[in-house]
Order: sequence, then C-alpha cells, then structure tokens
Amino acid sequence: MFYCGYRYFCTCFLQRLHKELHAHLNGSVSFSTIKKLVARKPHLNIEHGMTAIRSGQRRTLDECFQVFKVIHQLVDTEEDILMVAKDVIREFAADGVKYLELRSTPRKEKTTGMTKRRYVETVIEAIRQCKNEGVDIEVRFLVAVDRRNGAEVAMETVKLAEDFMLSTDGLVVGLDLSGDPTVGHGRDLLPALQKAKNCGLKLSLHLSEVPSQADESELLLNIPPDRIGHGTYLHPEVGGSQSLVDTVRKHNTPLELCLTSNVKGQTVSSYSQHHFLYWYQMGHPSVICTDDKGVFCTDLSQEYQLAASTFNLSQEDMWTLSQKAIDCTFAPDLKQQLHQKWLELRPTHFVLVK
Ligand SMILES: CNc1ncnc2c1ncn2[C@@H]1O[C@H](COP(=O)(O)O)[C@@H](O)[C@H]1O
Ligand SMILES: [Zn+2]
Repeated sequence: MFYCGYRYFCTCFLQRLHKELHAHLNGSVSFSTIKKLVARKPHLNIEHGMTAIRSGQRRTLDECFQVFKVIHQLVDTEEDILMVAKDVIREFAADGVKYLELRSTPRKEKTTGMTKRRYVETVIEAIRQCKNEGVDIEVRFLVAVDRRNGAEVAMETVKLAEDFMLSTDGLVVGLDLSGDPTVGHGRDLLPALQKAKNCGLKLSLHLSEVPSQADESELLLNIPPDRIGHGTYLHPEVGGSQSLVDTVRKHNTPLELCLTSNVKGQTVSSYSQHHFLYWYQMGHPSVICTDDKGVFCTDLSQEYQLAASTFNLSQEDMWTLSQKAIDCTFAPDLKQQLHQKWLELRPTHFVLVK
C-alpha cells in the first residue's frame, strides 16, 4: 500500500503491465551499478552524490547536464556499456516493465575507445543477452541525436540508426532528439530529422523542455514527430501558444511526461503544477515515463504513484492510462500482444478510493 495524503492507494496491480517509453540509458544507471563502476575506476574519485539527485533535492537543468558528464566518465568502455545496459534492462523488468524503449547517444570514439557503430552494437548485444537469459521484458532501442553536436553529426547518426533498423530485426525502431535544450536550434537538424522520418525511423523529439522555444517547436512539430518528449512549455498557460497545442492535437502526437525529472530539474515548480494535468484533462495521449531513473532516483511505479496521488487518479484511471500507452509504442508487431496481456490481467473490479 502506498500512502498518499488523504487516502491509501495501491498501484502494485499496475506493476505487472508497465510500459516505459522514455528512458535514457546513461541517465537510468542505478546506485548499485554506479558502485560497480566506481570500483572499476577508483582514480576518478566519483561518489554517488555526484551521479544522482536525491529526494527533496533540486538542480538547475544545467547542473543535471553536468551529472550526465560525470556518468559518461564512468561509462566509457564496451564492458561498461554492456553491464550498464543489462543492469538497466533487468531493473526495469524488476519494476514490472513489460515493454521498454531505451534510448542512448552513441558517443565520440575518443571518449569511449570504440566506434559509434560498436556502441550501438553493444547496446543491442545487451538487449539480446537479456532476452536469452529469460528476462521478462521486450526491449526496443532508439538511437539518440545530441542536439549539441550539430547538423553533420545528426545526419551521421540518422544513417547509423537506419542501418541498424534494417539489420536488427526490428530492435532499433527510431530516433530520439535530446541533449541540452538551451544549446543549438532545431532548424539546423531538420534535414536529418526529415531523412529519419522518410526512411521509416520513428521520431521522438524533446520539445519545449525549456521556455521560449515556440519557433523551434513549431518547426519540429510540423515534421511531424511520432512522440514528444516533455513538451513542458507548449501550452499557452506557460508561455506556449494555442497554435502549438492545435498542431499537437491535429497530429494526435503523444507526449512522454516525466514528473520527477521536470520537478528535480526545476523546469516545473512542483508536482501539482506539472503539465500532465493540462493534457490529461484534454484526453490527449500522454504516457508517464521516468526519463533518467538513476539520476532522478525514481522508477516507473513511483512515477505512476506520484501521478495518482497528485492528480487524484483512481485505480481505473491509472489502468486506462497504462493501457493507452500501448498505442503509443514504436513496435507495431507487439501492440496486439501487449493489448492481449492487458486484457488478461485487467482486474474485474477496481478499488474505489476517490
Ligand atoms: C533531463 N532532461 C533531458 N533533456 C534532454 N536530454 C536529456 C535529458 N535527460 C537525458 N538526456 C540526454 O541523455 C543523455 C544521457 O544518456 P545517454 O548517454 O544518451 O545514454 C544526456 O547526455 C542527454 O543528451
Ligand atoms: Zn529525456
């Protein structure tokens, strides 16, 4: 049972059916994996406090990006990436996630000692090993473009992602656009993103994560992407615009919403102010996600519980939210199977706690 203000709410029933659609690999590294990495590299003098933002702590988004730099120092060999990816997949499975879309940015050769191609192959190898070991989770991969690295690298990454989409039997399903949102402009990345879309990669773009990006968002929303990461400042109440909202609605583009990430990174002032409510009340497809479960010390169950307690959602509301996430996944071959599982596990009655 989970105590949330004025009522008890049990979300463990949902744990059997989670879907996680927005998880950055190196942001998802748990404390226990960090400990193993630190033991491998004691000379770096890195402590856990430098790789995670604990309960009650807040950071600026800029400080969050410093945290990723520290983690990247710890995860810089093929062995590290394989271990990290396997640990992350197992941890999501242990949290009841049955379908996971992981995303990660192939890094420059000189920071990892391996090519970007090898980086992606290593993550794919981790997914395959988990499957062979019987970990009860379906995993798909999105290759990430870091917006800081500009147009040329973005185009190279798209080509890499396309090659893997064609050679991995559907494990690589799409492209993510992420990285420090205050750096660069989406207009420079437009040709690469359009190429990705045209070759059949699904697109998930971090959009309007920070204020004053209406121009960029308008441009990118018209591609259109297949999902939006965050979209915190799209709606007019926070300085976005009705026309941006209309475009999202017209294309019915789902939003990936990460409550704790936004609160700890201070792009949203508190849980109750989170834009989840705006989109949820409108009935717009919205999927609860973790973003970086390691850095923000959370997991998907906790994010569902937070949404339930903050916005007074009933068990049935939560179940429906979790069900609708299936339609937002990038793996068409699995949708039917996931819906079937959902039907089998759906409780015959819900506890009324409102
Ligand atoms: C907090 N909100 C966010 N906004 C934008 N990009 C983010 C992010 N959280 C994570 N990333 C992106 O994911 C990388 C770490 O995982 P990978 O090395 O790719 O596996 C970060 O360096 C950043 O590019
Ligand atoms: Zn993200």
